[in-house]
Amino acid sequence: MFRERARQATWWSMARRMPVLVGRALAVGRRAGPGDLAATVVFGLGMGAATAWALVATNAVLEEVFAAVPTPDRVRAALPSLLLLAAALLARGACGALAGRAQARLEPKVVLAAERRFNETVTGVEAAAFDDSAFNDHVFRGYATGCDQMGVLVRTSLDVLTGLVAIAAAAGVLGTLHPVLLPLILVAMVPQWWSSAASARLRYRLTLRLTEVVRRKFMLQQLMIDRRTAAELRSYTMGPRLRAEFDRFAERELQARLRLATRMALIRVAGGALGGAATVVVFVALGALLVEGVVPIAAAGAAVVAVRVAQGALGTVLVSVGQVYEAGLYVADLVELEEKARERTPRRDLPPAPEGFAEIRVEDVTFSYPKADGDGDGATGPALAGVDLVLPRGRTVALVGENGSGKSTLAKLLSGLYTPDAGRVCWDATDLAGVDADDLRSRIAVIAQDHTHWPMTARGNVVMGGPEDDPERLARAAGAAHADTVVADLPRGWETLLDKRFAHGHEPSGGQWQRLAAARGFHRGDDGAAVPLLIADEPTSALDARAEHRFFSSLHAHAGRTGATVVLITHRLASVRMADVVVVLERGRVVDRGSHEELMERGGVYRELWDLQAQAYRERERAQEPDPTG
Ligand SMILES: Nc1ncnc2c1ncn2[C@@H]1O[C@H](COP(=O)(O)OP(=O)(O)OP(=O)(O)O)[C@@H](O)[C@H]1O
Repeated sequence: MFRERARQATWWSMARRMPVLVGRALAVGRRAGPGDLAATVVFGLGMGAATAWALVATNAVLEEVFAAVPTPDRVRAALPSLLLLAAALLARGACGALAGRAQARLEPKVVLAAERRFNETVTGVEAAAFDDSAFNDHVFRGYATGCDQMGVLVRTSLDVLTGLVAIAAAAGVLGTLHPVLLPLILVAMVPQWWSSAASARLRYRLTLRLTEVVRRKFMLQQLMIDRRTAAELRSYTMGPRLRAEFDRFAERELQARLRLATRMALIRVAGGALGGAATVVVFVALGALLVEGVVPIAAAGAAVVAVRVAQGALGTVLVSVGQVYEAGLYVADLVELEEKARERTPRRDLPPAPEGFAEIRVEDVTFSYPKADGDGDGATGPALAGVDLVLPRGRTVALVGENGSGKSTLAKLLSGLYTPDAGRVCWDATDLAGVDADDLRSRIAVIAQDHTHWPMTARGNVVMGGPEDDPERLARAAGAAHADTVVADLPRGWETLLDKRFAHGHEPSGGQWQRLAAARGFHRGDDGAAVPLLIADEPTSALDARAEHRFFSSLHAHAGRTGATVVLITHRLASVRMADVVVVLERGRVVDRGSHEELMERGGVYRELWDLQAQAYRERERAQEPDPTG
């Protein structure tokens, strides 16, 4: 769609879209800084009026001077007009400075407003949108250029408006001197129009083509500078590889930009030559009118000044029109992103989620992740296919299965992050696809497998999903997750900043982070009536054996104390034993379910996995037993 729009970037489309773009810029400017916008327009008009006044005064001076052979008396007679001219130029300068100040104040306000709107847009969309590479590209373009270009659009639109006022003033004065002088302005305009439109089009097309390349470069550089990747990057001596990869993309970008520079220079040369020819045409025409006696000498003199003024203003207008058009394309892209994001933002007019449930029903659910660009049809099967499940209230349900069997995907559907392609996830009779997504998620606590290390204090990391000033709740959550001992060892306790990139920042170990993430989940789910579902996805992968055992006991106790349903995903089958229901997944399908004892009795995948783990433990134990003969 962007390519289509870039192809359509013709002079005619530029002119046609100009009123819409300027209108949009004025609307944005009015919202972001009404006072500054008004000041820019008023002082811009003042500049136009002062320009007209200066031209009239110039004509008056020339009339006095050329009335007869110049004498000291004639020069003296021209003095009042000269003073008027000086005053007009002063007024013009003052208006220009004030308009410039207002414009300079307006632009950052507009950019900030655009950034706020962008943030609101991207944080509102469903999580699944970020699995779509085209959407990621679009978001990146908005982030890297869209918001800044909104500021450019407003600034350059105002440049167009003030330039047009100056041209109108010059044209008005020319028209009063003699109507035949008016078309001269148009002659001077055509070459500049062509060159600025052609350059804008080339630049925009290039930006569209380079989006993916620039994004890759950006991501590679992030990997080079990020603290989290610093150690592994060095352990695996990844530096040269990342740099080579970066160079590959950078070279493509550089070559494209060099080709652009050459083509832009050619356009500029052609535009300059045509502009020079147009100026010659203007002066020849003026000379002919003078010889024919169509215009008097003083008017011809004033016309020369007026044409220069108009040309100068036209230069500004045309460059600005090109910039408005170019910025308009980016802003249109940003507006399109907003529309796409809106389509992917959960509806806000849906009824709230049910307060609780007696059981969660997963009915014949199928789900596939969006395919990456370039993936052929059917490259992989669905992540979940025809899943049926019942999760009773107040019970612990364990999801087990080998890597890639669909456990985390099912957890994301249960937590309201993704919606099924087919089938339903219901709280009793209510289909969750029909309820307010934010409200639903506020009733679910999640301990995520790939939890975020938020650059906040320890307290901030735990209380972010619940009330901030409830010390008892915080203590309960920290106790359940055994994060209290982690916090006790932190230099500033709960107030320790957990990010080494900042002064006084501290870095917990992997297992300590996991306990804090678990505390976040327990804190959110502290009131089982308000939050009747807790989902823990691989919550103990970084915990030592003792911590792991204590943690599973806490999870079980959580279901008992709060009456919430606990969904646990884990590969540690010894801990699954205490779950009320165990669900076994294989290749996106539920292949078995029941209590640990039932599943062991039946044999199958679960029994196989259990025996493997038990055997590994037995072998380890045997290796550690003292030799009775020795
Ligand atoms: N964001 C994603 N985009 C595309 N495919 C995905 C995504 N996340 C998971 N998948 C695919 O979906 C399938 C199920 O993955 P899922 O993460 O649910 O498995 P899992 O059982 O939780 O595995 P593990 O035990 O390794 O955590 C896999 O084939 C995986 O490649």
